[in-house]
Order: sequence, then structure tokens, then C-alpha cells
Amino acid sequence: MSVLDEIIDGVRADLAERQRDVSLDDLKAKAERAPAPKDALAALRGPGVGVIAEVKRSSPSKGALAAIADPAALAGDYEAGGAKVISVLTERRRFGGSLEDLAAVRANVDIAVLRKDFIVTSYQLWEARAYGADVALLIVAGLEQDALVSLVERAESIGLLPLVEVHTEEEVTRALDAGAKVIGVNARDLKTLKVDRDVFARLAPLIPKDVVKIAESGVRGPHDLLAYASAGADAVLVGESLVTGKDPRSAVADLVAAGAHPALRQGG
Ligand SMILES: O=P(O)(O)OC[C@@H](O)[C@@H](O)c1c[nH]c2ccccc12
Repeated sequence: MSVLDEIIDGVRADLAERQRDVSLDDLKAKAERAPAPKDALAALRGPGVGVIAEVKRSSPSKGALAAIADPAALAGDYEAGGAKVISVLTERRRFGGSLEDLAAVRANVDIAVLRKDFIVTSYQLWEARAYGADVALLIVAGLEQDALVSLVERAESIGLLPLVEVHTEEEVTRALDAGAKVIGVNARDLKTLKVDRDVFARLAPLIPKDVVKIAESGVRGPHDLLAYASAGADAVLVGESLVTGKDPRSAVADLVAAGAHPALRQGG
């Protein structure tokens, strides 16, 4: 069984418990009371190469990264540093996240927030909206095509922007067939956990110009952002290097400054 399959098994077990505790109707009612979704697509299409900064306590590859006692404060630092979107890992077993983290972050920032999890049913999309997310990650490698198509549609119909994650050529085709407007190319293979920063440059040419391209994983600093930018990234998604560094606000600011360089092509 691949790492991805193991993670998804755990996610399904936790999900079954939440579904026992909270009915879909109650979740929908909570989603209706949530703040209106932010226009994350406009933010990502704005000038410069944007930074999506992630709240991430641990990872399957590295174990514990940072305790992050106050995820809302960390997200506030990211926002002050100029991040365009905050990503919040909500998967519990391997990443140490929760929906409570998502809600806390939502309450403390004005920019769009992404629910980063292993979404396999529309119940999790309603959760994302109920806890204040504006964007939801959908991982192509973890979904059959018909499930991917219906989750993209459902996300959009409830006001969530789907960020569709790929790692191979075939997955790019599947993402485009499903109607993705925003595609994230993960440098990390979720089946083996190996990072290959060249995957973005290989896959980006297969993605049409009007689709927002996000380079995910492995960004250690401005140098990696610039490499992804020159390969056509509209934004980068950064976790580990921000949560393990000393000053997340200035680390984001340094990335944002690199992404604003006039030599880079502007916006999508
Ligand atoms: O910590 P990094 O290498 O900066 O990576 C961040 C982000 O790309 C990574 O957390 C991620 C990308 N896709 C995912 C899917 C599920 C869980 C996590 C991820």
C-alpha cells in the first residue's frame, strides 16, 4: 500500500467519526453562517508570483516540524509578510492539523484560506466551508476520475475554489478534464514521499495559459521561488521552510519580494 493510500485510510476513519457526530444538515447550516467566500482566484491571478503560506505541524516524511501552539498568530504573521493565501493542514494523523486550526486561522486573517486535506467526499467540502475555507485541495492521485469531477463541481457550487493537485502528465490531463481553473503541481510524490523540483517545469507546459499554476513543496527560499517562477508558476505553496525558520513574517516577505521582481512576467 502506498503512503497516500495509508493516509487516506486514516482520513476515512476519522471522517466516519465526525459524520456520526455531525449530520450533513447541521454542517450545511453551519456553512451558511460562515463568512462569505473570498475571491481567491482573483488574488492568485494578481500581479507577481504569489506566496501561499502553510500552517503545518508535521509531515509523513519528516515527522514533527514545529509545535505551532497558536496557528492563528502564525497565519497573522504570514499575512503581514504579504502572503496571498494561507494554507491550513487539517489532516490529524500525519500532519497534526484540525478543523479547529482552520477556524482559528479564518478568524484572524482577511485573506483567502485553503483547507489542505485528503478530500474524498462532499461532506469534507461542506466542512471546509463551515470552518471558513475559501479554497479546497483536491488530490488527483487520491481520487477516481468521476469522484474528482463531482468534487470539483460540488466545491464550485458551494463557493469553494478547487485547487487540483497533480504530480504526473496523466494527472494534468485528468485535472483539465475535470475543469480545474487552478492546478497545483506537487514536487513531492505522495506515493513515495520523494521530492523532485523538476516536475513543475516538466508539467507546466501542458497546462493552458488561463489556468493558474501553483508550484507546491520544496521551496527553501527566494532562489527556489525564482526557479519555479521562470518555469511559469503563478504562485508557490510553502510550508516546511516557513514553520521551521526563526521569523516566518520576514521569510514570507523575502519570498514575496522575490516574486514581485519586475523581470518576472506579471500575473496569469
Ligand atoms: O513543506 P513544503 O515542502 O514547503 O510543502 C508544502 C506543501 O506543498 C505540502 O505540504 C503539500 C503539498 N501537497 C500536499 C498534499 C497533502 C499534504 C501536504 C501537501
